[in-house]
Amino acid sequence: MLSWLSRGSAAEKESVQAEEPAQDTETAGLAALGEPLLTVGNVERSFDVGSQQIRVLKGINLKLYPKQLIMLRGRSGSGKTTLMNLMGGLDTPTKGEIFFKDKPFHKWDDDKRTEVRRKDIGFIFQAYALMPLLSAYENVELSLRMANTPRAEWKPRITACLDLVGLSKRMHHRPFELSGGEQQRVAIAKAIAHKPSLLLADEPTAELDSQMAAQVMQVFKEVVAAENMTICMTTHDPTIMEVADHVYEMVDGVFVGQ
Ligand SMILES: Nc1ncnc2c1ncn2[C@@H]1O[C@H](COP(=O)(O)OP(=O)(O)OP(=O)(O)O)[C@@H](O)[C@H]1O
Repeated sequence: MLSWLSRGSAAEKESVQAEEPAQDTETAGLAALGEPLLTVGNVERSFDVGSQQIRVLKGINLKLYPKQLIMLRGRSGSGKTTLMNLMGGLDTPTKGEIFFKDKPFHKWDDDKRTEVRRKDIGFIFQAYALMPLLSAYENVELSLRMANTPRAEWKPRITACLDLVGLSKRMHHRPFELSGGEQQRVAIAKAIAHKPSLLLADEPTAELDSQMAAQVMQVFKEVVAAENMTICMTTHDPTIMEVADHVYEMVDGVFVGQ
């Protein structure tokens, strides 16, 4: 629209601007967000179960921009986890496109997607996925090893991440010596240690009481601000949704009310 405007006469510009102020505001708003980090275009995902094909995602469009906190809500079975798996390059769509930065995940094989994932995407799942015999410090160290981060950077980065999630004093505790909320905060430190651009979190507060869930959300807000990261998470909790930059509602494999 902006390029079209620059070709029109002054009168045309005035009338278009008068008629479409909302669209201009929207265009300016999108420009301020910068280049999308992740683009999901007309994505469909079906699964073959026996002789039947189940259509789980039925045409999803979504753009994530840098430094956003985005939430997906929807009933159990609506397709949220299926979409998160596609966004994180764990799975590929049946139809449609997924670009992470300029990388076409929908065309790439698992090895190429895994490489990007290890370096530039972090995951947090409902169950904390911590190694039970390793301390908080060693759990975070593990993700730096996986990302091939130079060893000299480990200690300052691990310390900074555990500090960010408020667990400096617990860094030598093993998971069973920590509360559920503390374990989830270690999982966050582990997921962000390698400085991914995108953090995907599937129901990260589902197992936590409301106070611990609020702590985790506070940490997420700090991560977005301090680490230049975009977080996309699923949740059922309406109180949590208040802190989101945008909430997508999924019903039966499509977004509604956008
Ligand atoms: N690999 C698979 N094979 C067959 N069906 C699948 C597969 N993965 C997901 N499904 C089906 O897709 C639908 C959506 O599942 P999904 O896990 O994405 O939902 P969800 O919105 O994340 O639910 P919840 O909130 O309970 O986690 C479900 O009916 C599920 O059974």
